[in-house]
Amino acid sequence: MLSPAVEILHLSYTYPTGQVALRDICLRIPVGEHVALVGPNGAGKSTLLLHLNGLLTGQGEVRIFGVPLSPATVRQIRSQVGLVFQSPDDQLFCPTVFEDVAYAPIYAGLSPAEVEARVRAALAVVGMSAHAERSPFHLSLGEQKRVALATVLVMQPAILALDEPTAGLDPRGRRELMALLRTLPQTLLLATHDLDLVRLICPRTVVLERGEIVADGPTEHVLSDPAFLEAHGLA
Ligand SMILES: Nc1ncnc2c1ncn2[C@@H]1O[C@H](COP(=O)(O)OP(=O)(O)OP(=O)(O)O)[C@@H](O)[C@H]1O
Repeated sequence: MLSPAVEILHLSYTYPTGQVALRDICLRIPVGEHVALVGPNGAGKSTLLLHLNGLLTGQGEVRIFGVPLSPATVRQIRSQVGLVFQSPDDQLFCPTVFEDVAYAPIYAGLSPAEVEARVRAALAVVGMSAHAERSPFHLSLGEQKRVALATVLVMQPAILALDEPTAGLDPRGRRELMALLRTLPQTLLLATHDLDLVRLICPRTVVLERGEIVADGPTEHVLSDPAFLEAHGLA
């Protein structure tokens, strides 16, 4: 049987401050599925995403394509799971867009020709080809978010974990990014407060609250009950 892209088994995490962020999370995401992770502020969405490629390590197990995440496998798993942070400032730091997108493939030791080809392809996917020589810090937030996505797509990850991809965008930027995300073929776990985005691209929705999964099912069901949405801070 094909291993799921992501399997999380009884994962719990407490920050060093003592703040409990995840409690006994179990989640299975088959290959190719687009899953939304929703819930009120502080529910644990970002914390959960940070566990997918070992940036945080809690109690329990995370398996990527059946391989348990461990110090021995974390490097391989980071090449399979592309994590895009909420703030592009956490992802962009080079003088030009091209250099930011080229950073990971250069670091991975790819040939200059391969780096060039991959960067051009990733910038084309996110519609930023014309901006390769610009400073990322002179771009709009929407453009920065596209470049941040390109810095991850360039490594051709099979799984994408996106934290609040549409937060802070104006209506046009949001619409354009939604259209782009809709075309991505990867397995997708999307943490967001944007329920229109969820309805558009995620057939399945997981609701987190205070570190626990309180609902997991077809988006049309999970998001259809106004009383449930209100009770969980989603309305
Ligand atoms: N670095 C940290 N140190 C201590 N506690 C933290 C840290 N980061 C997050 N937390 C706490 O862990 C819990 C989960 O936070 P997390 O950022 O994962 O929630 P979230 O669902 O992503 O929230 P939001 O919708 O506001 O982005 C919260 O109680 C938060 O205050």
